[in-house]
Amino acid sequence: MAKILILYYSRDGGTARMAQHIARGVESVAGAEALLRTVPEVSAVSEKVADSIPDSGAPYASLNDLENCDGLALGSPTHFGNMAAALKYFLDSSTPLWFSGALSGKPAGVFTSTGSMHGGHETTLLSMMLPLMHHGMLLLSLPCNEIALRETVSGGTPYGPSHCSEADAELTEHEKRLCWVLGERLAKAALALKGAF
Ligand SMILES: Cc1cc2nc3c(=O)[nH]c(=O)nc-3n(C[C@H](O)[C@H](O)[C@H](O)COP(=O)(O)O)c2cc1C
Repeated sequence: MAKILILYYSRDGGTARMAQHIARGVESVAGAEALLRTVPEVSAVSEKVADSIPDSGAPYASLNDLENCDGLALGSPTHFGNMAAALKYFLDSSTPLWFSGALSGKPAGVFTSTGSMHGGHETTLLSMMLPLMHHGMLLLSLPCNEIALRETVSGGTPYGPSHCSEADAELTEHEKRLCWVLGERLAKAALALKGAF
């Protein structure tokens, strides 16, 4: 069994919807299981901290979830061309796993929901790759022979799936397909790489 952790932050639901489609791709592969986890908002010391379990949606991630996964899909909205602070904050707590090498050799992919077409899909995806590379993870692309990647007129990049949420648009069929493809590729890679590193 390969466990694929789909770890994301979503303020308005776009990234969360992408996560669901990635999970479907993961679970299309025999022997693979998707685990959906999110992270709380970052609060200033003067604010009330988040409850340890969210009122609705995916549970909050722990470092154990990261340590025990066989593959990782990491997702964030684009915030000023970058990953959102809440996700960065969680990743900055992962130094124990950096030192132990717990994520080294595991496959990973990234995804983002972005307000506008030219508002930073690729830069956000690249920003999420950086900490994963420091962890020694093996980054997966989307293949250019995938028709949805060639035909999309909204989100979707070789660096990972993206969604253009302009005017509250729903995910297009191409965007959904590319999320699914990332999930499927992660599951297959995790099964093939298990125990190899
Ligand atoms: C603080 C903040 C910064 C944002 N920065 C950008 C940006 O740089 N480019 C862009 O196109 N959209 C930007 N947006 C819009 C979000 O990327 C967009 O609404 C996205 O779909 C939200 O994802 P979510 O529904 O998962 O929260 C920003 C939104 C917020 C709240």
